[in-house]
Amino acid sequence: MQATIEVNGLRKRFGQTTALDGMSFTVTPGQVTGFVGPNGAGKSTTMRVILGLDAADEGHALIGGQPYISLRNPLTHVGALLDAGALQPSRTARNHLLWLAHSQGLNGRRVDEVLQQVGMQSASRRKASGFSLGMRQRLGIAAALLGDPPVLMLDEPVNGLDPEGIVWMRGFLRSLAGEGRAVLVSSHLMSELEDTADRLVVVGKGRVIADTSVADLITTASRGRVTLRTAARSEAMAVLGRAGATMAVTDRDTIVVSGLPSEHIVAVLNADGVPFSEVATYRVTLEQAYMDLTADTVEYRGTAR
Ligand SMILES: Nc1ncnc2c1ncn2[C@@H]1O[C@H](COP(=O)(O)OP(=O)(O)OP(=O)(O)O)[C@@H](O)[C@H]1O
Repeated sequence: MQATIEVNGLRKRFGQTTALDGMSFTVTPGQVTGFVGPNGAGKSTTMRVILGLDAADEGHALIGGQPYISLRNPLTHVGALLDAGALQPSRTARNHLLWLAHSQGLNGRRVDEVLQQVGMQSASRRKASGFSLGMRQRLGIAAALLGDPPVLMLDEPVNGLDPEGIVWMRGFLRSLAGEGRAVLVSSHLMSELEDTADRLVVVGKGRVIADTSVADLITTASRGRVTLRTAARSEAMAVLGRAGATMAVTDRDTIVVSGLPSEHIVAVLNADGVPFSEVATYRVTLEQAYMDLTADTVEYRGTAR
């Protein structure tokens, strides 16, 4: 089976609310694809449609070329973590996984392997009712891995993890992609995906607004700007302004220059004898790039008082 998810032209309304408005993207093997967008952008609905839990009004979603509903032994094709809270409180972690394995016709021997993979061996005989959200997330991921699927889909898996858990999760997702799996991970926080995702599918108002590699997104959002560090800020701004640049001051000795390439900036400053200590390519953070992209698509924005 191909390790892919294909989402094509999904539309879905809930009453007056348009949750999906032509959502289309592909998740390829061997990569972590971040699925990001503000609250209400349609990420969970898309995942639910992919898993056949919600029906789309239009469009289709395929896993390894097939709709979820036609997959035999679906857990061996796709593992998903949608709601880590969905646990029977009186069951131990191990029994939860055994129950799931047996109900899906999978070999119970996988249970101890996946518990070890997610670092939960020592808690395997504890009841789920006493688990923190972070432990529930780990258990949910163990469940997703039970069928050793080539495709994984995780909705906000970092939610509730402590800093050590977040670092673990990043490495874990990378290793799953390194094994050739297609990994789709949703988040409404770009910072969570900064060191994890290879590609980003950025969504807003039910559709894709960018589908790009992380590196390309940062380059595009940085818009060829240049950071100039100089103790002679006023003189530098005057000569660069005459040369056609536009500028923003970021701190006492730093200017972000738009409209002139760095070689030209250096030439202009040298020609007028303006001293400077650094001219460098300006790089936005992934968070800033994301804020730029989604500025018009936030469903609820707090109002400053
Ligand atoms: N069962 C439902 N009934 C009514 N409206 C729904 C339902 N599920 C989702 N919606 C609405 O559809 C839109 C998309 O919601 P969805 O949960 O898919 O977004 P999301 O990107 O996952 O958001 P979040 O980051 O908050 O989880 C929202 O406006 C939401 O209120």
